[in-house]
Amino acid sequence: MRTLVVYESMFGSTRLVAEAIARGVADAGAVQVLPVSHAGEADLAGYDLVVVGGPTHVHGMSRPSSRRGAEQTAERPGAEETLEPDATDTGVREWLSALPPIHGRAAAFDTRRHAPALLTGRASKGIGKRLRQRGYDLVAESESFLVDKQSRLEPGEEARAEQWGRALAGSR
Ligand SMILES: Cc1cc2nc3c(=O)[nH]c(=O)nc-3n(C[C@H](O)[C@H](O)[C@H](O)COP(=O)(O)O)c2cc1C
Repeated sequence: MRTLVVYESMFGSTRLVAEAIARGVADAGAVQVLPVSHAGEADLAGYDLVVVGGPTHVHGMSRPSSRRGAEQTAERPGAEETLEPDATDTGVREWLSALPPIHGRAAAFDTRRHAPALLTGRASKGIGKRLRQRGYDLVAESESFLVDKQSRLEPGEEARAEQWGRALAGSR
C-alpha cells in the first residue's frame, strides 16, 4: 500500500501528528509525508490512501486571515510558539479546492484545542467533506488530536496518532 500524508501546520503540532500517523501507516507499506505547500507537485493517482490534516482555526480550516493571525501570535515578544518553515500562504482549504476529481481512499484529521468539539470546531469536518466532494471514499471517521493553549500537543497524542495510522493501514 502506498500512502501520502499531507499536512498544514503553523506551529509544528499538526506536523508531529502527521509524522506519527505516517509511522503507524508504515507497517502497511511505503508512506510519504508532505507539507501542503509541496503537495501540489504530488501525483495523487499514485497513492492507495491519502491522509489530509490541518490545524483548526476559527472553528474550521484555516484561511489566509487566520494564518496571518498565527504569524502574529508567533511574533509576539516572548511567544512560546515558533512558526514552521513550511507555514506559507497555502492551506489545506486552498489545496483541496484545486484538487482534480479523483476516485480513491482518504482520511482526514486535525489538531484543535482540548475542549468539546461543539465549542472548538474541528477542521477535519471540512477536510473530510471536501475529500468526499472530490470523489474520495473516507476509510475512517475524521479524527482530532488535542493541543494546549500554547498549541503544544497534549501528552499521549502522538502515540494516539500512531495508533490511528496503524488502524488506517488495516482498513480496507
Ligand atoms: C488564528 C487561530 C485561530 C484558532 N482557532 C481555533 C479554534 O477555533 N478552535 C480550536 O480548537 N483551536 C483554535 N486555534 C488553535 C489551533 O487549533 C492550534 O494552534 C493548532 O492546532 C496547532 O497546530 P499547528 O502547530 O500545527 O499549527 C486557533 C489558532 C490560531 C492561531
